[in-house]
Amino acid sequence: MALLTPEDLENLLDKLEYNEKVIKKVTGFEIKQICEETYGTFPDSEVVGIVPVTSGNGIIDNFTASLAAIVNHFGLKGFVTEHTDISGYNEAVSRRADIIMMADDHIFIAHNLKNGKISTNHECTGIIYSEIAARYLHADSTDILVIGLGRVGYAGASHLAKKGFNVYACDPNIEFLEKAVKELGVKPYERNSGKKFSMIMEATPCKDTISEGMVSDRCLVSTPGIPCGLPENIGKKYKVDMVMEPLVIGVASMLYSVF
Ligand SMILES: NC(=O)C1=CN([C@@H]2O[C@H](COP(=O)(O)OP(=O)(O)OC[C@H]3O[C@@H](n4cnc5c(N)ncnc54)[C@H](O)[C@@H]3O)[C@@H](O)[C@H]2O)C=CC1
Ligand SMILES: N[C@@H](CCCCNC(=O)[C@H]1CCC=N1)C(=O)O
Ligand SMILES: [Mg+2]
Repeated sequence: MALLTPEDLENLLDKLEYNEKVIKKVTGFEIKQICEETYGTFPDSEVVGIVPVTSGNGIIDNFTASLAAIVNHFGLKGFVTEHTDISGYNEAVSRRADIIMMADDHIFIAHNLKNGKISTNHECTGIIYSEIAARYLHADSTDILVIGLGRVGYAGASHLAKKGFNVYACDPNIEFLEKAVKELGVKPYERNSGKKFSMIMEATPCKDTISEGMVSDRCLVSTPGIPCGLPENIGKKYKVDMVMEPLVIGVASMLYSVF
């Protein structure tokens, strides 16, 4: 399980500001608009209770503080409970939280106690990053490549397939690839096929997963993957725009998915 590190969380809102500019440039939309249109929802001054969880690898420095900053950035009232785990959950409810956010090493959820909606970070991250890729203003077709079909990538491929995009995918895990072919109708991408893409969604925990043969001369790489899948030289050699951010965009997607 690829866990965030405290350094991933440094300068979070600076990274967000930079990526919001890129998103506006390459899609014409603000991230809030994309979230509103993707889920058909909008914020209504919900109170968000954020509960630190000590299980497994334990507390990640600045993780819950980052969530509070993100919630406030999107105009909601967020608080981190003083207590952790079950005591923290109890505290959040008694402090009238509408939405609870908390994460162990496996699942990071947002649960709206008022309407019962619940969402996970993996699914919401896959949806929002594939939606950003799909809105590329310079796309040369509806062909889109998804690299990595794990918890995030599969959700992204599923979202794109439902929207009618021509989804190609690659993953060394044959089972995941076969599942995506069978259930989503994606086409396996052969690396040496010579097929190039103007939209790529990368969701792997590996670096340099994007090779020269994949990118059209104008291309948007939309990647939640940590570390970065796009090699520096390729990003420079071709006009590649990239949206890559470690937490905030995925969390915004979680919030909108439960409003
Ligand atoms: N930026 C954000 O907001 C978030 C980022 N993440 C990051 O996204 C990445 C993916 O997360 P998960 O889907 O949970 O991981 P996962 O482990 O469930 O799936 C990763 C998939 O990538 C595949 N893969 C590995 N190397 C590959 C390659 N060279 N080409 C194609 N596929 C390859 C693996 O076989 C696996 O199926 C991780 O780095 C995680 O830290 C996860 C959640 C939020
Ligand atoms: N239990 C810890 C939080 C653990 C979060 C682990 N999950 C990740 O790192 C996921 C979330 C987005 C990307 N990876 C705490 O409460 O401080
Ligand atoms: Mg993100």
